Amino acid sequence: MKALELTGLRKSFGDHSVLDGVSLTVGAGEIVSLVGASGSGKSTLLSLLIGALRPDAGEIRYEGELMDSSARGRDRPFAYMPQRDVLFPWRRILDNAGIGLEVSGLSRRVARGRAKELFAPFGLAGTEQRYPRQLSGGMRQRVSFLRTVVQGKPVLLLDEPFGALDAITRDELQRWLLEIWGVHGWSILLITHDIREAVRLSDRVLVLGSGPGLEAGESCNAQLDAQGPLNAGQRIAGSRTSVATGPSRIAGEVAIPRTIPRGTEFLRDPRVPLLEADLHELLVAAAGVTSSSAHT
Ligand SMILES: Nc1ncnc2c1ncn2[C@@H]1O[C@H](COP(=O)(O)OP(=O)(O)OP(=O)(O)O)[C@@H](O)[C@H]1O
Repeated sequence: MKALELTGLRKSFGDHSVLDGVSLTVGAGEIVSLVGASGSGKSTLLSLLIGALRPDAGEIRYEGELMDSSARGRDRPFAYMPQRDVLFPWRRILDNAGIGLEVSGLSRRVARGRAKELFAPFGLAGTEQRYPRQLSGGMRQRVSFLRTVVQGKPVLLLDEPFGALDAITRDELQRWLLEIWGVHGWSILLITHDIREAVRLSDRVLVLGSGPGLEAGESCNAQLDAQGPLNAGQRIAGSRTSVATGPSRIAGEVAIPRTIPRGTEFLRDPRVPLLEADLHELLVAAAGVTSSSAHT
């Protein structure tokens, strides 16, 4: 079952074509990351999904149902977490956490009650009456995440949720995200600039860029032996992208074997650096930069 299905999305700003035929899917309960060079259109794609922008062409479907392009974001089954922590400094943490529910029409009391239920499982118990400035960056991101998921939407759109955090906090939050995702099972489309984060968190990583694109459903390493280390010859068979500049679409895909441990042992798995190298090559090619180390 496809939770999210985008087909042939196009978007231009004036005569600047940014997205040209972006097609992708996110399966139910799947985490799919989207990587791409700065300016390749990742945030634009999320804006189309949440209804902040209208596509020039293409379709957005949830569980097969076509999203009306005039529907407002709050009427769609997608919850969006922006790049920056946008907590209101004058609101207490509990009120910040419930604000999405208030905007959707619930009273502040009901919104607070719903949000409060998630404070303990999200490791935020005791912070309810504090102000954002009294929390660490990692804790504020947890609050932003709580505010996103408390809306009860089945698909989460996360725009570089951990980009501004130091490496140790990011590592902690990645593990935390995987734990709570294991409980809740959201379908997630995650934008990140961090290749390691993409490999660690995702079932599949998609590369947005101006390469020629893959056939629908084709995966660079779909033939990987999920148990064993990667065979260099297999790694990116069929994944070479020609170098091109211009509007973006999905220029490559790397499937991440679920047998890779996601916890503290993640970095010790010999497949991880190989997957990162594959992704790096795809990213470089899709960005229109020649990669001297590309496989033949
Ligand atoms: N509202 C807008 N009006 C005109 N141009 C825009 C608008 N929004 C985005 N763009 C342009 O679209 C292109 C893609 O921008 P976008 O922010 O989607 O890229 P991105 O991949 O998210 O970049 P980054 O990784 O740096 O956040 C850029 O050239 C940007 O200048």
